[in-house]
Amino acid sequence: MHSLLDMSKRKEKASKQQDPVTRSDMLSNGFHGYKEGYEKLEKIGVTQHNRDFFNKIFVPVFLMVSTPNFVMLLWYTATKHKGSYGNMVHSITQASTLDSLRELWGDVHICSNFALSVVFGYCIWALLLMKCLPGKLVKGPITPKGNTPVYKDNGFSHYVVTMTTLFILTVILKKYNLSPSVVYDNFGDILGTLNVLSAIFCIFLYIKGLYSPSSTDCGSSGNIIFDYYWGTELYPRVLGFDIKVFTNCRFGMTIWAVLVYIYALKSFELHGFVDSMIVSAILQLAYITKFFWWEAGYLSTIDIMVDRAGYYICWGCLVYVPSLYASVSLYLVNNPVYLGRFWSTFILTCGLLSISVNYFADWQKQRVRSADGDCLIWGKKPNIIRAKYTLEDGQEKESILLTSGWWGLSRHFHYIPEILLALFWTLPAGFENFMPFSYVIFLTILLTHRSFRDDDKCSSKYGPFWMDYCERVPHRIVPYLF
Ligand SMILES: NC(=O)C1=CN([C@@H]2O[C@H](COP(=O)(O)OP(=O)(O)OC[C@H]3O[C@@H](n4cnc5c(N)ncnc54)[C@H](OP(=O)(O)O)[C@@H]3O)[C@@H](O)[C@H]2O)C=CC1
Ligand SMILES: CC(C)CCC[C@@H](C)[C@H]1CC[C@H]2C3=CC=C4C[C@@H](O)CC[C@]4(C)[C@H]3CC[C@]12C
Repeated sequence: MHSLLDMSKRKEKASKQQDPVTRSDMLSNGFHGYKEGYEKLEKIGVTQHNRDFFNKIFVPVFLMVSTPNFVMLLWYTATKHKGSYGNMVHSITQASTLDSLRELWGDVHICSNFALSVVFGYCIWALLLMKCLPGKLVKGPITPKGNTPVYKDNGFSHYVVTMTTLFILTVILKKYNLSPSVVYDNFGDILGTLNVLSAIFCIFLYIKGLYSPSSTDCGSSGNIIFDYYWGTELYPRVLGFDIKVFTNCRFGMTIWAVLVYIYALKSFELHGFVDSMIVSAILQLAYITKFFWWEAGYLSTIDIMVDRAGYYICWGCLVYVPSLYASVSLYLVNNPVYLGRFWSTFILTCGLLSISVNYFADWQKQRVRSADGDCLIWGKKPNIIRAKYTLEDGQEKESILLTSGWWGLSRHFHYIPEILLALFWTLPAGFENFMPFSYVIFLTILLTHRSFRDDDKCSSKYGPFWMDYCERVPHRIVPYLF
């Protein structure tokens, strides 16, 4: 209990001593742990300088070098090695590192006319919809600098219009013996192009944040590598378009859905009806539909409120989501599995149940806040904490922490159905290869890390009120265990 208090005091001190950017980096805490963690490190002789080097240079450089290659490897394994990492590694290790990289990137036509038309064509489409589709204006939560971003809530209609148009396009193209599955055939070129263009886009965001920021939630940490990786602005806007809403929702999440549809279409063209592909696609599309239905809720998560627009979140949503998140469907195109009626129904039911639990957990949190605690959670009056917090300019605010319902089981119970769901849409791929499990493994690591980041963020924000919540709900994710 004391350590949490010490930590909030330390961060308070930091806010007074350091420039605001350093402080918001501490709050953003992509790589900051609890005080005990620091103490352990100090005991084994790891100094602040070493930690900064590890967190602000080593990890970003490692991720920025490995992830572009990893997404290409994923595509290469699925399409050229029937989804077997073993075969892919065997083929790549036959040659020198340079030749392996050449083999990986060599066949890919970066910025081919087709790839450029697909990428820019889709961006123009999504931006037009973002501008033209009607939607209520919703306020995001207040930022540490006291800004309240306003968003147009038209994500769900964007998603419905896009998917419906894709379906109509499929029917029209069929008349001319064409198919949107041409995207699958050229996906290597598209992914290579996205990889390069997104990295350039992040340079633009880095410079924009430094010289022409859209709000006061911006600044530099003094380290160019970390700034490029983490971003220099919390919510940049260009020509009135919110960049993170575009990259995370209108690009990443939508392209994921589009690809799941296209891979299912390709599988149908190659093998006819394959139940595993359909079960996996239904679960992924149901999840993405749920995401867009709840998009306004997403705007209050750490992705939007804490993570700046840099390589991590923007490149991640532009490239990593379309490749890794849709990878089970990509795998199934060349590896059809026949589940039969029993397993199809079983997996579908479990998957849909997981989506509902995850959705209702997010919903309970929002509901209790919008009703100011005056609502029923699981049929009872909710247990809540009225938590006070202070903005950087000293203004006092209050928020509600729900301590019953799903939020009374553990502090991030909703991550369990999120992971289970990913497992349910992976199981149809069977156990022949490890590759389709890449996403669910990544997700488990991401969410475990995120539960630490979020606890850290909330203890900084709410101090003793968060400690009270931790005492009432002691477990982080798995009740009674973790
Ligand atoms: N597939 C993927 O890659 C990922 C999916 N997700 C999913 O996205 C959704 C959002 O997850 P995530 O962004 O992690 O955010 P959470 O839903 O865990 O919300 C975290 C925020 O909610 C507020 N909060 C925390 N505890 C409580 C409580 N008891 N009562 C009320 N408010 C509380 C705090 O914000 P405040 O400052 O407002 O108090 C906290 O920062 C989930 O469904 C999750 O499963 C998340 C990450 C990755
Ligand atoms: C090393 C980097 C390339 C890693 C990039 C990670 C990001 C792409 C992902 C980090 C958090 C992810 C998300 C958070 C919450 C979400 C809500 C959920 O309902 C749908 C998925 C998502 C938008 C998800 C998307 C990928 C991340 C931004």
